[in-house]
Amino acid sequence: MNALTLGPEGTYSHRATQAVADDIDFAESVTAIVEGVATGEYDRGVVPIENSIEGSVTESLDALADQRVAVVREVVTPIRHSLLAQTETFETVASHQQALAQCREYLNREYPDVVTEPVASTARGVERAREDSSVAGIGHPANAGDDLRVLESDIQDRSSNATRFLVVAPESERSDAGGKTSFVVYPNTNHPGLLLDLLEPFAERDINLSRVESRPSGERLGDYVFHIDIEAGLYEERTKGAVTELEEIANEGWVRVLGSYDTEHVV
Ligand SMILES: O=C(O)C(=O)C[C@]1(C(=O)O)C=C[C@@H](O)C=C1
Repeated sequence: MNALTLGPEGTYSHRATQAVADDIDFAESVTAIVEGVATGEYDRGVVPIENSIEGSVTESLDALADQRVAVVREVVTPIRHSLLAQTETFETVASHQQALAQCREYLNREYPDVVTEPVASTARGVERAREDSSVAGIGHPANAGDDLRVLESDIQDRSSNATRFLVVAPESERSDAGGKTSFVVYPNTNHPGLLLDLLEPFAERDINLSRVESRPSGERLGDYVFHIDIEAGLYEERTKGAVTELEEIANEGWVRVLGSYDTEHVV
């Protein structure tokens, strides 16, 4: 099985993907990863979806709403960042926007004068540090190799820092089995109580929601696509009933059922 994830080698996405496939290729953006699976080029794609400190990875949410794929597994992994550089004197810290944000308090406290440089991934930031002694990278300490020093470990602002990744597969592999299910809903209408209406089918059947997120639809200001995750599988009668009701409520738009899946914790 081949899989596509965020590169270059050494990203947290790469580490999560090792739990899923042996044959791993890299892309520069999560949109390209989801596209690689939707077009049939790859069997699996692994994208970060949510972090415990910084929240949603919005590019991943949008790619899931725009492309036709299934979600077949989620991988949750602790994120423990290190500061990697050639020397202790650097002017710039390069890393993924999410990683910079997860270490915001640390950077403000310890390096108030350095410039932060968002790059495509943590491993890309570490590459920048390898090429340029005035740059430090934030990433997994295993990326240090022989030419970079780990200046400090565990620099994330909370020790409980963790990221949730979704494993995407071709739409034909959508499964009804699993303890969680994800939906993307575009109601294409707006009235008082709309969100309440969308959530009631779950509440009435005693189905717990694990996440609700709204993203702009891009159609017009104030118009949203909703990402809903529930703690129930599509194989359950109560879930089937809730989906039918959801589809009725959103009948001017669409409901995309991404599938049911289980969670794996990877360290
Ligand atoms: O840059 C990486 O190493 C990634 O895999 C991306 C990513 C993210 O987008 O959230 C993954 C985990 C961490 O939260 C930081 C960055």
